[in-house]
Amino acid sequence: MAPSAVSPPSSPSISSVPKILVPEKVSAEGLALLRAQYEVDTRPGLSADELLALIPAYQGLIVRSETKVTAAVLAAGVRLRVVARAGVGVDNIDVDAATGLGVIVVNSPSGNILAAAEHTVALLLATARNVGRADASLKGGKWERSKLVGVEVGGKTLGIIGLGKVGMKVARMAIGLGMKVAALDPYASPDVAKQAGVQLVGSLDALLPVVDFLTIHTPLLASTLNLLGEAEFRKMKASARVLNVARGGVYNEEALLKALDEGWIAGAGIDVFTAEPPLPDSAPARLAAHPKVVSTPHLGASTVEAQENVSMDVCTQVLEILSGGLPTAAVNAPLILPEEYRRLQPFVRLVERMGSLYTQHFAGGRGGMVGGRRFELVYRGELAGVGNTRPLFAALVKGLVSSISDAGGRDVNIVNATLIAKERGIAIDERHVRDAEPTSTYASLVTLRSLQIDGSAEQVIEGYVSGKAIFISKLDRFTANFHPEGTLLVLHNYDEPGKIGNVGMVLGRHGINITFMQVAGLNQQAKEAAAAAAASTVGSVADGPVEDESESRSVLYVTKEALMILGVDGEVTTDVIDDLKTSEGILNVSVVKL
Ligand SMILES: NC(=O)C1=CN([C@@H]2O[C@H](COP(=O)(O)OP(=O)(O)OC[C@H]3O[C@@H](n4cnc5c(N)ncnc54)[C@H](O)[C@@H]3O)[C@@H](O)[C@H]2O)C=CC1
Ligand SMILES: O=C(O)C(=O)COP(=O)(O)O
Repeated sequence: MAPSAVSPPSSPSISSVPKILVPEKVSAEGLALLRAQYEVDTRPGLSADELLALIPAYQGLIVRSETKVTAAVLAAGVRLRVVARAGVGVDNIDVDAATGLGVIVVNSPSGNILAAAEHTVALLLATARNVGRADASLKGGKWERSKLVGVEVGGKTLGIIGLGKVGMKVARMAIGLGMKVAALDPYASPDVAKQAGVQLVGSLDALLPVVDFLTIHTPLLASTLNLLGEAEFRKMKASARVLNVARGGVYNEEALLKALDEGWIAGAGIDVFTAEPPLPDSAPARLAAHPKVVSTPHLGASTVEAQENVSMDVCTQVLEILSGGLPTAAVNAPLILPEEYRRLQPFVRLVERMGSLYTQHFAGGRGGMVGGRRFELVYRGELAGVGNTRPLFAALVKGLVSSISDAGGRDVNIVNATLIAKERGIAIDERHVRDAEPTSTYASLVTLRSLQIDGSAEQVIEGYVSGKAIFISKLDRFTANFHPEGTLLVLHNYDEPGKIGNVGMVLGRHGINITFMQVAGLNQQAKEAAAAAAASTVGSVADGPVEDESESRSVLYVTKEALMILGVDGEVTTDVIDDLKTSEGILNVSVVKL
């Protein structure tokens, strides 16, 4: 399609139904799941420029190996929440850039591994028996039996580099063909290898001279790029054949061409290339055309079954993510089981609101007061037994930074929370306290403390969950019990008669409706501390009016402080706040939008 046929970047068509772009051939089974709820646009053959132009309108992107999901594509995808790879390898996706932007990358870790393993065996036998050349020769009208004598694989040694999911399947199939298998994989389990009858070796030097066939099944990483070059091919038997159904570039293509041309090795079966399709006359093109090479155009995963599997795998995850759930195979997010996540959901909401309350109430919405701070999140009761609290960590970061105007416009989630916290200098320690406090009546209690350099608590917010409802039970020194929801006015005041009426009048004058109201008194500890402080200054403690005006004021201030927490409807302008601040007995006012 010509670039002019797509919308320009500035005016992508935006609809209210979330949209998913599929620029490659992905099986219809999975896409049908998505079509029930979302607009799915299949646009095979989209150019890089067209992708850049279209991506701003999409929440989801589903690709295979052809689409390059670059940092530029991700940055342009302002609505993107998920990039799904309908397959295994994610080397065509800039996963780091996605992580930074909070975009979840998912894949199908095992949907096509049988297909890839079987294709490897197909190439193994095809290279051993010259199947490709024989087919072409016969189709060309020739009958070349003596030129096309092959070798057997039974009894021979197959070397496998990368004994992961595909590598292990290939190993089992090769053993089934009567081959001996030696493998190199620094991360493979020796026990699993032994049980499968695979001999693990410690280095390429130990592997290369002994193998008759070599196959690689590692991902393409900086550490596996050009893993085999001239020096390595020279160490192999002249009769050896090499296979690649992993990624182009693990064998250096120029070196492989030289090894074939100069007879250092006997042949190759290659499914993947550094450029797909190869440019004319390039190394991958010469490799594909080489008479000693059986080549296929990246067909490892191209079976009907594998394509249905990977499509179902990734589409299910896209559905889950776009409806607020978690994926089962995220490449850039921690693994959290769905039931675990559901259990944490109310706490996720609670902790996010606590973070937001902190920033708006204590830090006055000023990012500078949140950045560079240390926080402690303490989980008590049942929550203390939850192993994976990553969603709570992310919720706190999100809450702390979301009301700050310079939050960078990024959605904070479990994918990028650590990065964003690090960028802002926010340190969060999580503590699990297994014994609920003796006085606690809650099944689980969460405490957020902002810490001084010496580790002492500066401000405290405490909350709990009852059923699915969330409550704040402590705001600094005050005992409260309110839903952290909607627009709240938090007024620090002297707890004297008439305050509520005054506040009600000010808000009424400004046409602001009060939806609920609560007076949060000093907690017992604070009362005792205040009383002790007051006693040491004025020598007496008073709860009610005191005779001496000057002394009574300071006593009242410390023993009769309270927070008035109001839920309000209507816009709280600076005029309203100024009016409230100048009301008698009001010490401070903060507006919190949750
Ligand atoms: N041609 C095709 O159509 C297909 C290609 N693939 C490719 O196959 C690759 C492997 O897939 P899986 O087996 O599912 O992945 P996997 O993650 O299960 O296994 C990869 C293995 O490579 C090992 N490894 C990593 N670096 C290594 C190194 N330097 N030396 C030795 N071993 C190393 C790892 O420890 C791991 O065991 C994928 O990354 C993908 O690129 C996968 C499916 C289809
Ligand atoms: O899953 C993989 O890693 C593959 O290489 C398969 O690629 P494909 O989806 O067939 O473009």
